[in-house]
Order: sequence, then structure tokens, then C-alpha cells
Amino acid sequence: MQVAPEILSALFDISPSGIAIADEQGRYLQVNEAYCRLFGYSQNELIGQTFGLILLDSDKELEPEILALALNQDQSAPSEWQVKHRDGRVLFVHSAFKTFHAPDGSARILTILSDVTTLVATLRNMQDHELLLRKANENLEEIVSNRTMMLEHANKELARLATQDPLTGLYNRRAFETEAAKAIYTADRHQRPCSVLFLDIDHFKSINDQFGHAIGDEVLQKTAEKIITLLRCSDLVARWGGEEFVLLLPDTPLEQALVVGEKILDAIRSLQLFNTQIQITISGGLVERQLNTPLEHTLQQADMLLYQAKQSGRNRLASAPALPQHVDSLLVAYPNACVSQ
Ligand SMILES: Nc1nc2c(ncn2[C@@H]2O[C@H](COP(=O)(O)OP(=O)(O)OP(=O)(O)O)[C@@H](O)[C@H]2O)c(=O)[nH]1
Repeated sequence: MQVAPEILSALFDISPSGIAIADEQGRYLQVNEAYCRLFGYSQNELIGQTFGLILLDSDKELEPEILALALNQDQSAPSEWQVKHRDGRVLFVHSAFKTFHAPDGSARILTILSDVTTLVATLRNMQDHELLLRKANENLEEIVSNRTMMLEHANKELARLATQDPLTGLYNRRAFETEAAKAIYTADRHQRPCSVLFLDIDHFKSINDQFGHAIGDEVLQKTAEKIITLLRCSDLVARWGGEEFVLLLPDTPLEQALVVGEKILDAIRSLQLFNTQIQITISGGLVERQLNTPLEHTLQQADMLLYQAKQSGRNRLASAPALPQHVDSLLVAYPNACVSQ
């Protein structure tokens, strides 16, 4: 269907896109209102000028190439260009052109340009914002990850403080009770013997009095270190308080526990502390736990035996087989306790 010339003419006049018709030398023959508005020139100023007028200074030398391209191709693919407004502003335009060749060799190049400067600026703005957001997000992730690490570290530290004796690094009393409860549960389940040993450094007060509290602390640390070296991984050892240690030896009946206890007493006797200025001994109360009795009961028995060892002259172990849970008086509970020397 042919479009009437007056419609085409009206289209040229009212189009919001800039339309220009140029000759084979790229000189403007006709421009519409929108084209003039786009570049800030009047029609009179444009007619007769070449399109080089609207090229960026850096693109000026490309004018012949662009012209050749327009003449040799029938129709360009729409593309984005940067062009120059009269006042020097750079404009982004979306362009399309079509070339008409006449039999006499002359040509008419029809160009349509739409101003997309605001769109491009908005897009770039959005991209910048996206970049900023991404960076902010990365920073946030880093902050969160650092905080999480700090929190995990703090939690581990808290857990350590809650379970460890700060001086010796051994379990504290609470942690011992928790771990021992698990161990005796397993022992009862599998009907396995286990033994409990209370140890107490002899005359420790005199070490503090003679050498000072700091040296006393070191003696406690060295004692703890020595005890650990003599135990199995499955054994539990804790600082019960002051100069007192408690051990739970799973899978260990009394006769085997006695070997361990004597080994510890021997090792403590042989400890060379502060260039042999300090020598210590330790006393112990050792009992084999009777199955299905509360831990507390076994601990009391071991403590009573320790008391007996101290009463019998220190530097020795007092031991006894397991007693039934309901013993009327623990003080008289060990008529048969063995005291070694
Ligand atoms: N250096 C140091 N001393 C401690 C610590 N905890 C407790 N003590 C001291 O250990 C001493 C224990 O004294 P006593 O309970 O009389 O016992 P002992 O002198 O070892 O005497 P026996 O147990 O009867 O052989 C006290 O002087 C406490 O102050 C500690 O963490 N560091």
C-alpha cells in the first residue's frame, strides 16, 4: 500500500525522532524540527552543512568512512552513537538510516535519530548503584563473616573457660562431673569396672609459705603435667580444687588402678622442681566403683581413703574394693582398706 505524500510529509514534521535527508556528500538537504531541536541548530544553519557537524571531535576523521558505509549499505542496523550538541554536550542517539540511489548516480541518505541520552545516563546510574550495592553487600558479608568468626572464637573461649581449670589446663570440677557421668553410664551399660583416685599434694601449704604462691602455682602445674603423661586418653583427670586432683579410670579394676596410682606417686616423688630445691610427695585414695552407684558415692569413698592415707603418714595410697551404696558411716567404712607405702 502506498502512503500518501501528505502523510509522509506530516510524519516528517511531527516525528519525535530527528529525521534528516542528506546527499551523497553527506550534506543536509532536509531536516525536521526534532532533528533541529536535538542538536540546537535551526534548519537554515543545518541545510548545506555535512553531518560532520554533529560528530564528536574525536570522530571527525571518520566522516568519509561513515559516509561510504551509508552509501554502500542499503540499510544500517539500528545502533547507538555518541554525537555532539551545538553547546558541546555529548548526546547518545539510537540511529537508523536508509540510502536511496538514483539512476543518475546521485543518492539520498535518510537518517532517523532518537535521543537516548537520559536512558543511557539512567542505565549507567543504575549500573553504578548496582556496583555500589554489590560492594556494600560484599563488605557486609565480610563483616558478618568476621563477626561470626569472632563469635565462634569467643564461644570456644567461653566453653574452654567453663570447662578448664585456668592454672593447670585440666578439667575443672564441673567438667569432670559431666564427663565422668558419661563414662559411668557407659561402664554400667557394658558392665565394666572403673576406678576413682583422689590425689592431694602433701604439705603443700609449706611450699607456699616457704617459696611463695607463684612457685606454689608452678608446682601445681608441673604436678598436673606429670600426671597427664601417665594416663590413657580415655582416663579423666581434673583439678578438684586447691592442691587436689581427681581421676576416673574407665575399664580399670582396682588391681590395675593400683599400678597406675603407684606409678603416679613414684613419678611425683622423683619430680625435680626448681633445681631440686623443692621435692614433693602426694597421697591418694583409690576405690573401684561399684556398678550402678552414683558417682558422688564413689567420690566420697575415694575422699575417705585419701583421708586415711594422710592419717597414715602421707606419701602413700589407701585403696579399697567397691562398697555397696548404702554404708551407714563412711568414716568406719574401710576397716579393710589397704595402705601402701
Ligand atoms: N599456690 C597455690 N596454692 C594453693 C592454690 N589453691 C590452694 N592452695 C594452697 O594449698 C594449701 C593447702 O593446704 P592444706 O589444705 O593445709 O594442705 P597441705 O598443706 O597440703 O597439707 P596436707 O594436705 O594435710 O598434706 C593452702 O595453703 C592453700 O592456700 C593455688 O591455686 N595455688
